Amino acid sequence: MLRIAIQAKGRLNEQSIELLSEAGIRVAESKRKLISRAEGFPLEVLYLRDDDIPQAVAMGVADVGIVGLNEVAEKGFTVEQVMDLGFGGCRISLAVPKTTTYEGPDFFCGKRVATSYPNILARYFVERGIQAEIHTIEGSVEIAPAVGMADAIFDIVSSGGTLISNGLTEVEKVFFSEAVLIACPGLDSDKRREMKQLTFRFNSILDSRGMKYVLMNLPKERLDDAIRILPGMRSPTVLPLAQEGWCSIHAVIAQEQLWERIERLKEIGAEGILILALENMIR
Ligand SMILES: Nc1ncnc2c1ncn2[C@@H]1O[C@H](COP(=O)(O)OP(=O)(O)OP(=O)(O)O)[C@@H](O)[C@H]1O
Ligand SMILES: O=P(O)(O)OC[C@H]1O[C@H](OP(=O)(O)OP(=O)(O)O)[C@H](O)[C@@H]1O
Ligand SMILES: [Mg+2]
Repeated sequence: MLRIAIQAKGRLNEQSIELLSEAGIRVAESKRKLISRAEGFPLEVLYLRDDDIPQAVAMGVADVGIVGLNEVAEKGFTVEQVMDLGFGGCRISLAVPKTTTYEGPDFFCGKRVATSYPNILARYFVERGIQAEIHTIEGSVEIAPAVGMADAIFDIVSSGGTLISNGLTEVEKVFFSEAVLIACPGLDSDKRREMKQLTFRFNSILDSRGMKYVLMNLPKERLDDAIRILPGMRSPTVLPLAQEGWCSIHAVIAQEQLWERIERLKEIGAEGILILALENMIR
């Protein structure tokens, strides 16, 4: 049985559970019981602090884990990075008080920078030959300049709202992160097979995100025009209608192309257009 580590509570917890659920795997949401058996897949779930997930997976305490790439890079344990999971997107950036004049990374020479990501920051400074004082704090990093603890900060940014609320300006975007699936490098062949089953399900869910299933009726004589407009995994599906001279077309269209394609299809005579959500897509 495969063992997966997910965040016990916090930003990645809900979406990790949701991804497993979309993959047909039901896991307990209980925050008190820190290990539980999933239903729908031979899987045991460990609920951990996100900081501890890279080490748990590197040691083989868990076979796989869902965690932010930022924690993987910060902790530096050797794990296999299996796939991006399409949620928890954020960046780690350097920010300075908005009244500060900033003309480039040399600004940080000799400055004090507060962060919860000292290793990623140290690597960035070493690559640029910058000598700065890194102060590690666990949370509420954005408060550090205002209370005189630091000249700048290096922390997670998503909307940028926290920086603005604390009078800070983002000056360097250093590291881009999202939730990833990681694995223990030494998985045996049985566990590797189970992990492949899991990633197959995850991939089919991610592939279907932002895709719509579209059905419409069309005069048969316009079929060639419709095929030019519609993409398809191979080509659109065409079915005859009971009414002579008409057919039904089915295709999968990416959300961002949807309305432009629909307009062109209407122009060539498409009617009775149905747009359905797509749950899974297996290429
Ligand atoms: N504002 C944000 N937007 C998007 N993703 C974020 C944001 N903040 C954090 N993340 C991602 O979610 C992960 C978990 O964030 P969270 O704030 O829950 O961490 P934490 O407080 O360290 O939790 P834990 O108690 O598990 O140690 C981060 O490591 C990062 O990958
Ligand atoms: O750019 P924004 O959208 O404002 O997000 C950035 C904030 O989100 C995270 O904190 P979180 O809210 O998870 O609280 P925490 O500091 O307790 O981890 C992160 O540490 C930033 O402070
Ligand atoms: Mg943490």
